Amino acid sequence: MVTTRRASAPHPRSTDGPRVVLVGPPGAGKSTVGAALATRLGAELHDTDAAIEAAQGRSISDIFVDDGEPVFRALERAEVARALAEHTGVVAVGGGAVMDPATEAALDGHTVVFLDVAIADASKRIGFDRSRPLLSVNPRASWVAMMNARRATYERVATLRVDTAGRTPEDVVDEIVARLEATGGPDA
Ligand SMILES: Nc1ncnc2c1ncn2[C@@H]1O[C@H](COP(=O)(O)OP(=O)(O)O)[C@@H](O)[C@H]1O
Ligand SMILES: O=C(O)C1=C[C@@H](OP(=O)(O)O)[C@@H](O)[C@H](O)C1
Ligand SMILES: [Mg+2]
Repeated sequence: MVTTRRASAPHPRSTDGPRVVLVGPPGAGKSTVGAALATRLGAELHDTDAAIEAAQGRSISDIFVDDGEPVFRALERAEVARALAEHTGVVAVGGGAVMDPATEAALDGHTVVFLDVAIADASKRIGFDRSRPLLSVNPRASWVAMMNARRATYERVATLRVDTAGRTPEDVVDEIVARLEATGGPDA
């Protein structure tokens, strides 16, 4: 039995926060499902990794190489906080963002969907190229260790968990929309 927290009720649908936040490990489909979900909701996707890359003018991978992970995490913390405060559509965050205590606290009260996936599907999807620096060495074992360390946090911050294994992004969007509507969301 997976325990996910409830969104504060009534969820503060507002003009100053996202309708849905997507969390989960690399390869869960946050960026891809996020784009399809935003289209379905008539909203915009804000992908925090893409925003960091645009603001920095360099790739996530280059930020890790040039400055190291702590600098990336500080940029990520600030970018997620900004997105939660300012963005009104769908927000997809990087897989490690929720491990920051300030970010976990900032997610409280938001509608947060944990896109779940196991290594079999994740490895097929992302192919473990160099775009994800934390997975550049021994990628499958690193992904499994990362997921083991993070799963409890994903479950704790989420108001909804959706299993994406063997399902297309559109199928995943269908389930998210149906389940959020059943629980009075997504802040419609
Ligand atoms: N449900 C899915 N089924 C098959 N492929 C998927 C699915 N979701 C995402 N993908 C593919 O997997 C890759 C990683 O997806 P992405 O959205 O970048 O994941 P994340 O942002 O969670 O790391 C992309 O090539 C994407 O097209
Ligand atoms: O899991 C992680 O720590 C990371 C996941 C990546 O995003 P995706 O989850 O979108 O791949 C990106 O933020 C960075 O490479 C670190
Ligand atoms: Mg992504």
